[in-house]
Amino acid sequence: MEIIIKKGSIKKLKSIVDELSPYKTAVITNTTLEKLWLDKILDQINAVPIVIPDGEEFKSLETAQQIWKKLIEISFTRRSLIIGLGGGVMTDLAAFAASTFMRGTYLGLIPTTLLAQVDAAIGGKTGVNFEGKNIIGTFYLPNFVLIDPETLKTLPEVEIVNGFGEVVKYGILDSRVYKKLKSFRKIDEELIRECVNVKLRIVEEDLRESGKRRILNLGHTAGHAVEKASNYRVKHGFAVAIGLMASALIAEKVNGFDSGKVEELLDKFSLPKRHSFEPKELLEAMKIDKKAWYGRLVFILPEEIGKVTIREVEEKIVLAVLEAMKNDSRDN
Ligand SMILES: NC(=O)c1ccc[n+]([C@@H]2O[C@H](COP(=O)([O-])OP(=O)(O)OC[C@H]3O[C@@H](n4cnc5c(N)ncnc54)[C@H](O)[C@@H]3O)[C@@H](O)[C@H]2O)c1
Ligand SMILES: O=C(O)C(=O)C[C@@H](O)[C@H](O)[C@H](O)COP(=O)(O)O
Ligand SMILES: [Zn+2]
Repeated sequence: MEIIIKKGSIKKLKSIVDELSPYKTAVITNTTLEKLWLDKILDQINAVPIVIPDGEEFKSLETAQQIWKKLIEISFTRRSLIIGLGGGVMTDLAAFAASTFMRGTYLGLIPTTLLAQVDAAIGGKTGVNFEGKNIIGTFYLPNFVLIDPETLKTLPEVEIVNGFGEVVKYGILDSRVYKKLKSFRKIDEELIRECVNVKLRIVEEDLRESGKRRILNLGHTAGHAVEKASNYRVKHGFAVAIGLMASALIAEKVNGFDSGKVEELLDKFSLPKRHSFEPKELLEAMKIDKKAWYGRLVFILPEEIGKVTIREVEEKIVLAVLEAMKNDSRDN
């Protein structure tokens, strides 16, 4: 798997594709990226665009089915290439389609949000939502990931902030990233590379999430519940931020962690720390989370910056924290 992180690298796509020499190429993207970045690809290579409406609600089995149908229509084979162009929704969906169609086609990802560049396009998790977040999915590594920070120039500010939800997660998992965030000035290749490297080191050890990889789910126990309860109106990175606050507060009760360290980073990057949902509803959503063990609640908890543990947490502790984090305003 080749990962390129370089300004302007989108212009080098042709040489990467030529090397792979696919029978056919399809670009899976959405209506927003179609207007902004698709031409940069079609100018270089011969490819069939498959354009999906924009939104997390289209990360679904129904959309995957439409993609599979289209691939049959254009006589796609296992030796053909799917390129996923867009944010995490497109990279998760394109990778899912590639991994399942004829048991696997070539796959290349061009992530265009901060969140997808530091996280979603890295590490081979693919998926669609079904009853809960990413309930149907596979592990499937792409042939290449092309990260061009230039693509972030068209990204709305709110999506940059959203991406920092996962960047702050890396800051809690890794003290080097934490230090970088404390003195943060601007997004550059180095910040993206640091985050990607943290993830790669973990995924290389445990691709299929049988152990260590579970720590990448820091903030996601409550985060996924918030996404589901909001019917996916709360963006993934914002939901993770709320989940990071929940983990930090639970950790404070369980192991004495200083939750102020997480709060400080969330504030610095204008990320949310509160939610507006019924704590009991969130609790129920958490019970079908992939980490839940026979309905019991499992959290990744920080012990200190750079060190986390995975543990079951009593329902009453989780409820107390979710109650304390409940917002009275309507901004969630
Ligand atoms: N597979 C993984 O390991 C992994 C990791 C983290 C998150 N995810 C998934 O990623 C998804 C969230 O990804 P996201 O935050 O990128 O959301 P997204 O894909 O919905 O993108 C956010 C918005 O930005 C737009 N956009 C994308 N690139 C743009 C650009 N360059 N210029 C202008 N607009 C642009 C999109 O069209 C969309 O409206 C969730 O479904 C989450 O579950 C997966
Ligand atoms: O790559 C991983 O492993 C992660 O957990 C990264 C998360 O940021 C990402 O949201 C992932 O999709 C969550 O996976 P899930 O299997 O818990 O849905
Ligand atoms: Zn995530």
